[in-house]
Amino acid sequence: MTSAVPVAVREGEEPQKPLTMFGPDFPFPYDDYLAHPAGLGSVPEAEYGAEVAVIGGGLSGIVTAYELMRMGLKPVVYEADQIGGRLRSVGFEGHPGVVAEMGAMRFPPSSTGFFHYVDALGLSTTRFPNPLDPATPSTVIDLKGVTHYARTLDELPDVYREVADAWHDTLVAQARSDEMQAAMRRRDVPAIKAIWDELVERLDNQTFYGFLCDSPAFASFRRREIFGQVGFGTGGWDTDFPNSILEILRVVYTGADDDHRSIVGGCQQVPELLWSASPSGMPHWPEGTSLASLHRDGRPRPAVTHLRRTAPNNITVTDASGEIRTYPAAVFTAQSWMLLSRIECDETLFPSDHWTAIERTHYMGSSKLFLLVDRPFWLDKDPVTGRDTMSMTLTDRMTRGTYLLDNGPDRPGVICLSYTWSDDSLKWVPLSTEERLEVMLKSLSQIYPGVDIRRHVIATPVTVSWETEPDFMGAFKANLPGHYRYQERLYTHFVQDALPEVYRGLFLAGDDISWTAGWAEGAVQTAINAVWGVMHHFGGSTDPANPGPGDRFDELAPLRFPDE
Ligand SMILES: Cc1cc2nc3c(=O)[nH]c(=O)nc-3n(C[C@H](O)[C@H](O)[C@H](O)COP(=O)(O)OP(=O)(O)OC[C@H]3O[C@@H](n4cnc5c(N)ncnc54)[C@H](O)[C@@H]3O)c2cc1C
Repeated sequence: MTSAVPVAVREGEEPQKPLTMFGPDFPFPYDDYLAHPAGLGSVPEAEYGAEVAVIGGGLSGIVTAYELMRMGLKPVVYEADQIGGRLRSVGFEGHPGVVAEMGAMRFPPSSTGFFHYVDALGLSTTRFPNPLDPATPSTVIDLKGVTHYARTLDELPDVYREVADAWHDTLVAQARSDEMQAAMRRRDVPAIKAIWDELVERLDNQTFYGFLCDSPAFASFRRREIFGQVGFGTGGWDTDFPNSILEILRVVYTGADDDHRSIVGGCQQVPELLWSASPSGMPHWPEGTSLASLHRDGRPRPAVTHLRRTAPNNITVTDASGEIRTYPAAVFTAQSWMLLSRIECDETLFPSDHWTAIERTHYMGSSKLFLLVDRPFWLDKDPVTGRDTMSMTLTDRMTRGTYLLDNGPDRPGVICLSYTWSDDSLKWVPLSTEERLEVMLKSLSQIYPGVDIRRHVIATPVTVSWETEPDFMGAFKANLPGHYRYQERLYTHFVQDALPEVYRGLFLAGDDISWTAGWAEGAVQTAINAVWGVMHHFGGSTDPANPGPGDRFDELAPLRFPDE
C-alpha cells in the first residue's frame, strides 16, 4: 500500500489482474495495440515521405512523430521551448548526473502506454518515496501545529485510519469503486460502460468537495479537512476540491496515484531518446533514420506563430523564423490555450463547438522548488528519539508536500522542498527563488526545529510555476463540474469522418485533450489517437488483427450528452 488512503488492492485481498488506465471513458487497450506485432497500421505507398506537421515536442508530440515516422510518413516537429515539455529534468550547476523533475516525477505502473516506451528504451525505474510508501523511510504529518511521525498508517493516530476508511467507504457506496476496479482489471467493456455512464450522468455537475459532503462518512468537517490535507496516494488533494468529481474518480479507479516509480536519470530521457532512436524495418526510410536525422541540424523547427487552413484543404504553418510551410495534415499537441493566445489561428481550424471547449478548458497551476544537498542527511538518526532527522512531510503549512530523494549514501541528495497546486501554487508566484526558499525553510523549521537544512545545500535551488511559463500557461487541465461535454468533444475529435471536410486534417493530442490530464499516459493515449487519425486521413488502415482506436470507436465511444 502506498496510500495514506488505500484505494486499490487492500491487505488480505486476492491478487488480481493489474489495474491499468483502461477507460473508464474510452476503454481501448492502448497497451495491447502498441505491443502487437502487426504494428499500428500503414499508409498507401504513394503517401510515403508525405510531411505532417507535429506542433509541440513534449511527450505527446514526440510519440506522435515517432509513430508517424514508423509508418513511412515524414513528421516535421515544431517546438517552442525544448524537447520534453512538461517532462522536464533540470540539472544543478556544477553537479552533473543529478536532476530535479520540474514537471512529471512519478509514474504509476498502470500507465502501461507510457511504460511501453520506457521499457522499449531500456530505462530503469525505482520506487518513488510517496507518503507511507514501503520505500519511504518515514513520513511526518504536520497539521494545525501537531506533528506525527510514522512508517505505516497504523503508526498514526486513529483519526487517519478513520479518514482512510471514510474515503474507501464513500468510493464504494457512492461511486461503485469496487465494481469498477474489478471490471477494469477484467477489461470488461460492457460492465465498465454500464457503471461509468450511470456515474457520468449522476455526477457531471458535482464537485469533489460536494461529493464528500454528500457522504455520511464525511459528515464531520474535521474529517473532510484532514482528508483534504493528507489526501490519498501522493498527498493532499484539497486544491482539487472545486474540480469535477469525475476527474478524481478517474485517478482513483485507474490506480494513477498508487505505487509510483521514478525514472532513473530523469523522465525527460523518454522523449529525448525517442527523438534520436532509429527503429529498424521502417517502410520507406533507410536504416539509421531517426526523428533527429529527419530535421535540419537534428533539432525541431522553432515555435509556431500562425496556423491557417489553405486551399484545397491544407494546414499552413508559420514559425518563429518566418518560414511558412503547408501540410496535408497536422497534429497540435501543446496545451490547447496556446491556440487562443500565442498562436494566431484561423477560426476555420475547428468547428465553433470545439473552440468553445478549448476556451473553457480549466488548468491547475503548480509550483515546485528543489534543493541539492551534500548527502541524504535526513537519514541520520536523532540521538534522543531514534527517528530520522527529516521525513517525507505532508503539512498544512505553505510547503504542503516535501519529498526526499535519495541517490545513495555517497551522492548528493535532492529535496523537493515544496510541491503545490492551484491556490497553494499561486501564493509562490510573486516570490523570487530566494524568497520562496526563505519561506519554505521557515515553514519546515517549525516542524523540524534544530535541523539546519541550509547548511547542506550545495547548489543554487531550481524552481518553477507552470502557470507563468509562457509556452504552457498551466500545469495540467482539471475539468470543472459540467465540463464533460467539452472534454468529450476534444477527446473524440480524432475521428473526423462525421466532420465537414473543411474541418478535417488537423488533429489534437496532448494530456489536456485526454481523460487523464496530469498523467503522462494521457499524452501517450491521445498521441496514439492522433496517429490513427492521420493514418486514416491519408487513406491508410490497420491490420485486422490489431484494430486501432478509430476502428473500434463506435463500440467504445464515450457517452455523448445533448447540449440542451
Ligand atoms: C507539475 C507537474 C507535475 C506532473 N506530475 C506528473 C507525474 O508525476 N506523473 C505523470 O505521469 N504526469 C505528470 N505530469 C503530467 C505530464 O508532465 C504530462 O502529462 C506530459 O508531460 C504532457 O505531455 P504533452 O506532450 O501532452 O504536453 P507538453 O509536455 O506540455 O508538450 C507540449 C509542448 O508544446 C510546446 N509548445 C507550446 N507552444 C508551442 C508553439 N507555439 N509552437 C511549438 N511548440 C509549442 C511546449 O514547449 C511543449 O514542449 C505533471 C505535470 C506537471 C506540470
